[in-house]
Amino acid sequence: MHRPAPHSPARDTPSQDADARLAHRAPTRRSVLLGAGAGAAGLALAGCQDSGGSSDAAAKTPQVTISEFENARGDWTIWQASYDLDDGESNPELYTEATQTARHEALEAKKAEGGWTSQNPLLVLDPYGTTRTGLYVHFADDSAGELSFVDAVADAEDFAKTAANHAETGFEGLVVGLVPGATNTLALTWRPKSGQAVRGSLSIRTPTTASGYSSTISADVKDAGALTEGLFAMSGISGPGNNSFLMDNAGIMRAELASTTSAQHHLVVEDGRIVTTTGSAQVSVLDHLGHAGTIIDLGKQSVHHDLDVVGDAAFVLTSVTSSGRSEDRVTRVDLSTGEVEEVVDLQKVFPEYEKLAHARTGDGLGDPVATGEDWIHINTLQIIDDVMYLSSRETSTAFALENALEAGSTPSVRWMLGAEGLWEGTGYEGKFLEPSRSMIGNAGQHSVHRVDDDSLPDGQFYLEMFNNNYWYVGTRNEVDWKDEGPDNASTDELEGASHMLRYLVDENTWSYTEDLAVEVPYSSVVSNVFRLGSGGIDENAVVNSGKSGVFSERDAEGAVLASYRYDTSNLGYRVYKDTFEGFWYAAS
Ligand SMILES: O=[N+]([O-])c1ccc(OS(=O)(=O)O)cc1
Repeated sequence: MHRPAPHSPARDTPSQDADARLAHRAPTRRSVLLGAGAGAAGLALAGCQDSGGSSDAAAKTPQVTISEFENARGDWTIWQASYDLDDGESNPELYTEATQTARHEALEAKKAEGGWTSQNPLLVLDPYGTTRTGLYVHFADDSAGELSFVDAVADAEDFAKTAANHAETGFEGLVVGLVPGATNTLALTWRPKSGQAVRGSLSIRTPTTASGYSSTISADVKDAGALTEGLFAMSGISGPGNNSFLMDNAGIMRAELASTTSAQHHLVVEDGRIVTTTGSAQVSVLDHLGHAGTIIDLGKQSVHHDLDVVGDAAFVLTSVTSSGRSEDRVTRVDLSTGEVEEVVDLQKVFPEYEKLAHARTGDGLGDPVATGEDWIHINTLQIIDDVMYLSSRETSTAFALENALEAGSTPSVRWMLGAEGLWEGTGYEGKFLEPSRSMIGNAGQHSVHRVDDDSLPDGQFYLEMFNNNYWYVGTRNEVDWKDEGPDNASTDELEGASHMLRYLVDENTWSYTEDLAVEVPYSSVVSNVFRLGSGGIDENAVVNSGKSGVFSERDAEGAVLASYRYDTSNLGYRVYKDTFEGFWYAAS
């Protein structure tokens, strides 16, 4: 998808604008506010199961101070939110109702001081502590209008965008573009529908990344014009902790999304919000300002790998450690009420297979939460038309489940696809779709997604995935599985070839054929293929080969448009991309 370059105010300097430019520095003010509990604007919800979170830190009401951010010069003051801590006290947990509410109320109080105009805007660096360098901008104006910005750092192309405006008149929004750990020259231009443009410029020395990760990855851009607009979201990079890194098309970080005790599994950007996991038993909803207004504790259900959002429910892949099994459940999280209910336990769907499995005795392939009997290892979840699609790495099999969306209903298998031989003697063999004779086959696959296409007849759709092409089963007796994988799959963790792989599934004939196979850098585990835009097969795709530490944006057929190499001590889990249009950036 090729979109025109966003409008750059730096190149647009009509002389009358200069008259309106005002070099203004607001006097230093401090506003201190106590965070309130329930009933404040931030809606935080506790799950109905026992909490695994630490209640001690949440018990004390955090105090948030908005004070002047010293490392900025220029036309306006930048403010920052910080905690008032006693000696020896550490920062409160970020993703709690108390912390987010305290931050929210501190910001609201600052806003309520008033007098914020286009010539004296309120600018607060990362008010909710979730984006690292997102700059909150608010001012009143009689007119609606557009706020465009250009961020310049040494040795990088200017980053020019129009910020999404969430106010009817004047402006409210988050300017996401400042590079962590760099001196940023930020030029802001307000163009009201009626009235003169107002410009201001600031030099901002931003904090370094919270994780210590570099704000630049190596980029080899072959065709910049063919790349989609937006930011890549790198999640689960081994080494620097659990935060996600939002990188532009040149490989430069524009925000660092905070997580806590586990990596963010799929950033679902939809309907004016980001829905993601922010801790090992936690799902949060962030708004366009970075405010985590909904934080839901999943109790004994610990999260892993993926989630999907349907209406106001998130469906999350989970494990219950006390069961002795892992990565075999799906939990439904009601984002409005906070209700948390397990909807699928695959042991109950496939008891005859689970009986054959044992805890892995050898290499756990690095997944830190796949403890106990990791007999099925689900790594992707997608729901379309009330059917739940799951990818099992351990069995190199994908499933479609029905009746899987409500607690209390009994999930049933619509079909299965993949390593049928592994399921020999379990009674589920009859559920397998028939493969066509010649194809690569999938082994240890990830990111299995159904992709619909209007040109296909009823009952047909594509199933697209990252085919790791690594054949390994650590939870069965070797004799049962050794020869059941695809002929060409690698059995080596370091050497092999992976694929961007697509099948055409025909539910009329209960069969499937290979539709696309593009060789990509090898990754024995993790990794993903993610279609951009509408998600159709005619769109660009992001392909992440996590063990190779490389991702790319590719055209519809899989040709590389740009590739990015990143540092990691072991692997990079997933890479997504979103335009963030209507959220952080205006629609182009
Ligand atoms: O090492 N890890 O962090 C890791 C390894 C495997 C893994 O599971 S997989 O299905 O994504 O390969 C998840 C995390």
